[in-house]
Amino acid sequence: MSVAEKAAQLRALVRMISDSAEAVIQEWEAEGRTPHDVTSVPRLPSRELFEARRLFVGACGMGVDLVHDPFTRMTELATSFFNSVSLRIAADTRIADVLRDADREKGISIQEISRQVRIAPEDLSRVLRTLTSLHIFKEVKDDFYANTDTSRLLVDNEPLRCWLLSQSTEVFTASNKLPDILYGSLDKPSSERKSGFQTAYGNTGSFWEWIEETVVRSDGTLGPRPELDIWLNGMWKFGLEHVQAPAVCFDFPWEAVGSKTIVDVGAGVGGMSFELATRYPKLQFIVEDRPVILQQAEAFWSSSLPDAVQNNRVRFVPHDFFSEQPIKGADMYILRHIMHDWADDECVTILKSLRGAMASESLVLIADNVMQTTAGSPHLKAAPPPLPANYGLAHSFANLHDLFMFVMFKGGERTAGEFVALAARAGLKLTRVWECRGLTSLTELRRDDYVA
Ligand SMILES: C[S@@+](CC[C@H](N)C(=O)[O-])C[C@H]1O[C@@H](n2cnc3c(N)ncnc32)[C@H](O)[C@@H]1O
Repeated sequence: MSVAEKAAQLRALVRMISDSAEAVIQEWEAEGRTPHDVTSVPRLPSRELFEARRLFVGACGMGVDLVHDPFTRMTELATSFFNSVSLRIAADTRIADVLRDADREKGISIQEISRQVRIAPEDLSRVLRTLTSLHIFKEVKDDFYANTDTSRLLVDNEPLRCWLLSQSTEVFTASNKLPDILYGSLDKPSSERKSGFQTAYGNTGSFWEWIEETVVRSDGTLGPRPELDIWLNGMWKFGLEHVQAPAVCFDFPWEAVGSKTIVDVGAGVGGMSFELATRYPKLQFIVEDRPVILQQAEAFWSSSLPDAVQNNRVRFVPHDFFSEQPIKGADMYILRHIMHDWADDECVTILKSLRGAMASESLVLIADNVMQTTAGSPHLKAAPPPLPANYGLAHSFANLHDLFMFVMFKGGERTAGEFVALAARAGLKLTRVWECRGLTSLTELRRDDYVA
């Protein structure tokens, strides 16, 4: 790029940062006037805030690439695993809780933090200073630390703590095997390839089989792996609820679905149906999963939404989604966080079984991340120039989550184009992607002979 081109790009990015920052401030002020009711719905950004945030983050990321010394930037990236491991140590030793009552201006001394977390002060300050440069904790004066707004989120927040730990322990270890599982994979059929988790832990079964194993615990008793609690707490109480999927219940015209029947395939215990049932009282549900999960599902619904069970608004049908779909001609079949668990061939089998059951007007909604690339897709909104179509840095979590699914489960997230190809193999077609405010969107599929 010429100097003139670089200057034009930088000026455009700075304008974008300035405009989007003003939009963010307006949204903060609007939120201040109508504070969020934490008891009602999950905190979702307004459409305006969601868009302004991703413009701001994308423009900052691209600006850093443009302005920063490129050798330093690449070296920072190559060593950024230290950021991850520092955050893990902070979460593990509950440093945010130690700082809970610290005065914002005075902080707490490194000696006092060290005494509470049992790490030598000179070593601990290395970790803390790594995080303070990332605005997680603040060194208010030499060797005195306090929480920032970001680190304060960890105070007394066991689900968030577990979420961070799950990402930075087993997933971190598995990620280190990414080169091993990729190199040579061209010459191996996918059925013979191992996951990063299996390679790292010398395991042939799935991650979920491993984590549910009974082991001898540190106190000599037999019991579930201690990691199980961390995963259940982090994944179910924080990850799904806050990070991945709340928007899918809001960014689709569910009201218009009226009193139709939704078949939730591989629903889990509460699943998406439960969230929809509590918000849209006319919808009817058929909850499908493996028998062992359905027992838990029935117990959960009976205690959490007993009317729905008593009135048959929800029914429970044991079903293996690789076999023939027993509910024929339903209005809608939903698959939340199912497809990203499986490789293409298995996904095609799941979709074919739905295709066999669908009526001409039925639709399938896949609730999963829809990956956007820097080149863009006709199915997804593109960022304005000079940002890449996927908003660059603002898309980073989607890419990291794709790699997470890949190294842990041999699954992965898909682009809209990849969903088009999967659908075609199953006799379906992609009719629309409902872009939602968050990592998970809704991909709508219809029979390939459907005419609008
Ligand atoms: C990641 S969870 C998603 C659960 C739910 N859809 C949600 O969004 O909360 C995957 C679900 O697929 C179910 N599952 C796995 N294999 C299955 C199979 N062969 N047939 C039906 N369900 C299956 C699991 O029991 C689990 O509930």
